[in-house]
Amino acid sequence: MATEAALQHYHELVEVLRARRGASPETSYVAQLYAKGLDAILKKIGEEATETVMAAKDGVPDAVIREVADLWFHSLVLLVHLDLDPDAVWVELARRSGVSGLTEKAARGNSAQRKE
Ligand SMILES: N=c1c2ncn([C@@H]3O[C@H](COP(=O)(O)OP(=O)(O)OP(=O)(O)O)[C@@H](O)[C@H]3O)c2ncn1[C@@H]1O[C@H](COP(=O)(O)O)[C@@H](O)[C@H]1O
Repeated sequence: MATEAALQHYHELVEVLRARRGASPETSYVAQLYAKGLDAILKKIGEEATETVMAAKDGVPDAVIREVADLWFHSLVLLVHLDLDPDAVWVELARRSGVSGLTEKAARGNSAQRKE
């Protein structure tokens, strides 16, 4: 797997998504989404999530990869639209590294109880 090439593409894509904030909706799909606004971006994410579920249920590996790529792409569009740094997602995942989801969930329950 060309991990370095993929990482470089990721950084370039984020730069393109940022640059598209000043682009014309007539020439750019991403600029069109920004112009339509938050609800349109969220609708696309909902659609891509549903298409991911359907592809997985159909059991077609290539289709699952394509749909997850669409889902990740539109999630990046959302983050840039909200002026959030997509790298923060990697930081958040790294922060969770080595912490079992079960442990984290149990801690969440405790903090919810403390709030009550
Ligand atoms: N990676 C992507 C990418 N992945 C998916 N898509 C688009 O996301 C849409 C996915 O929607 P669907 O699968 O639902 O297809 P659709 O039914 O045709 O879409 P809608 O009519 O519902 O909008 C399609 O229009 C895809 O072309 C992408 N569009 C752009 N990029 C990247 O973003 C860059 C900037 O794109 P532009 O702003 O269009 O130049 C490009 O150079 C690419 O690197």
